[in-house]
Amino acid sequence: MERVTPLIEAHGLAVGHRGKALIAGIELRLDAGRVLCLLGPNGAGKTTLFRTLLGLIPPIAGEIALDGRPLARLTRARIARHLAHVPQALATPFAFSALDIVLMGAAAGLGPFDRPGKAEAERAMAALDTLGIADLAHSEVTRLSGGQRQLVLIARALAQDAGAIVMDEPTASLDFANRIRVGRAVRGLARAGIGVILSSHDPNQAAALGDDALLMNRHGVIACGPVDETMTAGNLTRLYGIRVRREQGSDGRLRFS
Ligand SMILES: Nc1ncnc2c1ncn2[C@@H]1O[C@H](COP(=O)(O)OP(=O)(O)OP(=O)(O)O)[C@@H](O)[C@H]1O
Repeated sequence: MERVTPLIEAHGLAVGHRGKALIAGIELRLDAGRVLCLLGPNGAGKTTLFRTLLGLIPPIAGEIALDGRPLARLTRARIARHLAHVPQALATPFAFSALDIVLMGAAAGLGPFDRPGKAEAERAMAALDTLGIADLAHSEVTRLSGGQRQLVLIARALAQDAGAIVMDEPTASLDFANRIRVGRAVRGLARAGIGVILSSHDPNQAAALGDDALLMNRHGVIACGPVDETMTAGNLTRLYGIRVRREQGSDGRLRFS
C-alpha cells in the first residue's frame, strides 16, 4: 500500500529551552483532514512543542519533517508554506482592518520586496468568507470581540494556504458561543482537507473536535493516537493527577468529569 506523507511527523523528539529538555520521546503524526488535540496541564510544554514545530526554537533531540522535508533544512518562508500558526490572541495596538490582518497570511509566501496583489487580496477575502466573517473585512480589529478576532486569526492562517495549521489554545478566554463558532471553524478546516493541531485545557472540547489526541505532562507523553483509544479515564487521571470519569452519551460523544 502506498504510504501517504504526513503533513507533520516527529520521531524521538525532545523539546525544551536553552538545551534542557522539558519533555522527550514525542512521536507525532498529523495527516491531512485530521485534528490532533494536545492535552496537558499548565507548564507541560505544549507551547514549547508548537514553537519547535514552527521552527522558532530548535529541538533538543529528534527529527521533525513537514511534508516529508526535514524542518531543520527549511527556510522560514518554506516553513510558512507548510504550516500556519494561530496564536492565543491577536496582539496589535494598531487599527488594522480584518482584511489587512488576513492579507498578512496571504502574503506570507511572497518575497521580502513583493507587495500583495489581486491574487492575495482574493485569497484573503475568500478566507474571511469561509470563516463566515466577510462582513467584518473592513472593521478595525481593535474594535472586534475576542471571538471575532480569533476567527480573523484563523482566516489569516487559512489564507496562508498551508497544509497544516497549529493553534495554541484557540478558544482560551472565549465565551460559550464563540467557543462553538471556533470549534465549528476547526472542523470545517479539517473537512476541507487541512490538518489541524491544537492545544486545549478542556478534555470535552478535545474529544468533540479531535480525531487524535496527544496527552503529555511534565513526566512525559502518556498516550498519542485516536481519541477513543487514548482519552481513557485512566490516562486522563494520570495526566492531570485527579480522578477523571469518562462517559459515552447515546450520541457517541465522550464526556469527562
Ligand atoms: N523562553 C523560555 N525560556 C525558558 N523557559 C521557558 C521559556 N518559555 C517557556 N518556558 C518554560 O517551559 C515550561 C513549559 O512552558 P509552556 O508554555 O510550553 O507550557 P504549556 O504546556 O504551553 O503551558 P500552559 O498550558 O500554561 O500554556 C514552563 O515551565 C515555562 O516556564
